[in-house]
Amino acid sequence: MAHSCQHGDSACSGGKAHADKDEDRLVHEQLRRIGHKLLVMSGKGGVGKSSVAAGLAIALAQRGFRVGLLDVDLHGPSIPKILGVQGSFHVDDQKRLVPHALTENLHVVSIQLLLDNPDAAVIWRGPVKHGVIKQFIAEVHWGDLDYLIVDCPPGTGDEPLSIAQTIPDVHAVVVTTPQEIALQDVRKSINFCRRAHVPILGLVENMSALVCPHCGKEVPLFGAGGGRKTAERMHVHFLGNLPFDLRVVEAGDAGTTLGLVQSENGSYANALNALTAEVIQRCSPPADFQDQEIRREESEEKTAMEPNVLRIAVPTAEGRLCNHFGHCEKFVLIDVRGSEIQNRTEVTPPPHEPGLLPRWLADHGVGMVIAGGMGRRAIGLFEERGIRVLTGAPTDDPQNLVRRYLEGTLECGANVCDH
Ligand SMILES: Nc1ncnc2c1ncn2[C@@H]1O[C@H](COP(=O)(O)OP(=O)(O)OP(=O)(O)O)[C@@H](O)[C@H]1O
Repeated sequence: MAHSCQHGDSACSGGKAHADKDEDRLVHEQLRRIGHKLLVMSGKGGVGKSSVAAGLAIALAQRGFRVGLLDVDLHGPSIPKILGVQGSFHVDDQKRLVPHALTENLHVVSIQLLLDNPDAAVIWRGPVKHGVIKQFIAEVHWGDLDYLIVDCPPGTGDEPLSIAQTIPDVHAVVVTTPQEIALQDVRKSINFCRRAHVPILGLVENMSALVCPHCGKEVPLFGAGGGRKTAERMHVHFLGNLPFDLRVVEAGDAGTTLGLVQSENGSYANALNALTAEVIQRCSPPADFQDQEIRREESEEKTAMEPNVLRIAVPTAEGRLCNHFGHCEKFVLIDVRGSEIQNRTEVTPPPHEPGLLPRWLADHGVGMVIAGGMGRRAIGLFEERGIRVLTGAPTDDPQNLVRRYLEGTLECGANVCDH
């Protein structure tokens, strides 16, 4: 997947900068062709994150969606094992990797398939990992996808951060088990998403209860209801739970998860179907990415946004970005689909009142704010609603700012107001 500078070789002094720009452009072009991007993460290892990512990908593909499954668990990739995928990749005429086609509409990429020796340990530092993850987006022939599911290693390290930075509109699916120790770590994942401005699609509780194969009675192996309670407490949507099923272990070990999900109609498959339906519903329209309580409160007032359209709000005074977010004259609302600006409107905010603007902008269907300065409390209120905030943007015409943001050339300084 080596990438070369189109402007020349090492003699080109700007070679690295050109190559970086080319790669950013490629990432951008690829991402425009992908509808929904989901980052499957967990606070703790072994809670079944990869199994959930694989199960979800299969179930979505089974419903006719075009799905990409990207395994960026660089140190412990398990997707190929779970799915029984072997061999190496082909390269197309544009030197892009062709993902492994597990089914006609489910395509898989994992670092494991690039290693000459499957038992080799990957020893990379953060910047190298970041580069590889970007290449997995830029230099893989993903084509048009409805969903890209990214399986990350457990925790809040380099990989989820790189995904958050590389895929601006990614949403997180956080997986946990009901044990207190897993729930403690999942709270860290939720806080990570809030800090990294990754909206959370919802929480999945895996291995909820063992369904006894003899009497059908549910045995709560790791406690009961902890995932739902944590979701409620952290104001995150609860997507559903999956039971503990020994066939998941067997299928994972044998590489037959595809067959298990496609053919079974027991309690695991039923729960996975319900989870998939919930994910689909939450992914469309995007304005639905709101915390449960807030959604309940505001459901009647909200502006319904078209699927795949992101509405970006910029506070302005005299037609340019205004550094005083809470005291701006107007908000310019710019609707973006992929990398195209589609519409621009202006709205006058209500008189300043602490905490009012995040809710008011949410009512207007806003999914992102580009601001100069903003207080920490307001940032927190936006994040609670799954609205991404970019601060430290320069004073400029709002449309220019959005265009530069879409091109990846918007440079932001410090938040000029962080009280
Ligand atoms: N619902 C389930 N019922 C029974 N076993 C499960 C279930 N989900 C996952 N498992 C099993 O638990 C083990 C860990 O699952 P998996 O590899 O998906 O977890 P992970 O969170 O991705 O782990 P890692 O820490 O390696 O990233 C596997 O043996 C898998 O088959």
